[in-house]
Amino acid sequence: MGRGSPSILLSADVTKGIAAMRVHLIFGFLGAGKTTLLLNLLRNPDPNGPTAVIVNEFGEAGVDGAILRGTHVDVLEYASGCFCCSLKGALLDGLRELRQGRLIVRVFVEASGVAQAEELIAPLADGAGALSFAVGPSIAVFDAARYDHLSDMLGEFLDGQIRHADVALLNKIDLVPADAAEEIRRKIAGKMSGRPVFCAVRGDVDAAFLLEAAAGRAAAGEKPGHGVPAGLDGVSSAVLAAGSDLKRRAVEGFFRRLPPSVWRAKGFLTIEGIPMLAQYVPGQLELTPAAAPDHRQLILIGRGMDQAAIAGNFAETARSFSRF
Ligand SMILES: Nc1nc2c(ncn2[C@@H]2O[C@H](COP(=O)(O)OP(=O)(O)OP(=O)(O)O)[C@@H](O)[C@H]2O)c(=O)[nH]1
Repeated sequence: MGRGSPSILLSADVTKGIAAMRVHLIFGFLGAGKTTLLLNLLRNPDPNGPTAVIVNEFGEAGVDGAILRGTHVDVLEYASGCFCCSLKGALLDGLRELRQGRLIVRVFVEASGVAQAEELIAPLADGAGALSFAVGPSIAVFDAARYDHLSDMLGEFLDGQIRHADVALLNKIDLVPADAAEEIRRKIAGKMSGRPVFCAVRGDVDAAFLLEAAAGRAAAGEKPGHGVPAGLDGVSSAVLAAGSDLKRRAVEGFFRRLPPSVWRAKGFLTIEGIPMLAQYVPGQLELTPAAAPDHRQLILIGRGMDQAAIAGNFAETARSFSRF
């Protein structure tokens, strides 16, 4: 995963007569802030040439793709599965497609929030030679407000992300006191073997700084440990159709009442006549006006979700609008 690679691409290298393409994986658990970071990394065009994004969503319908399409880059979106299991092979297909198109110099791959880092890195490393691209630095994003809880709940899954990252980003530090953020940063740094850990609010870090710092460590030959991949068995997704106009208070109540089995929800809703992007991570709900695709739906991801009960609550939320 780029650990033996010389450095980040700062000018258009030429390999076998073709400009080199560099692939950065962005991984992190559901809702950690991967898309938010990506939007920040894409804020300024890369002077070396065109950038593209490949985004993978575990849920049945892509929300991140719709968000990222507002940027200046090509976006390939794969939903309904994970590059590390049911969509194995799709990642290399996507990279092949980009390689055959215009001369893309950089690709950010946003993994699904339940992807196992090691399962992504191995096929990428295998495909790099044949498709003439370089891998890394890769970035792992962590949610400061949920790090301890997720570390207890997911254990090795999170540690695997730390081991396989060239750089870690402790995001959402605005949601915790400064000393708590520093303590978590130290915990992650303790597992990073000298690779850098940055803190951020809404992924707001300088792209060149982030990637160059990581490339420096990668070039220094840091090696990740090898761990046993931890499964996220039983994770499932569900879609709730949300065609009708909804009352904001009812929507907020619906999210407040979601059980702990729901780990993530997002989608486009119409709330009091306004198209909105709904983003839910346990303990955090954001409803923001957004240019929305035609379909209004909410994607839920979790483990052991009682889909009938949740759908019933959502139907009640929809009905409540007509009563006001
Ligand atoms: N308060 C706060 N919220 C944040 C921060 N970064 C992201 N968010 C919010 O957290 C939610 C999830 O962010 P995303 O960037 O969509 O997370 P993700 O990792 O791409 O999510 P998945 O693709 O579903 O795994 C959104 O509502 C973001 O606006 C942050 O630093 N602080």
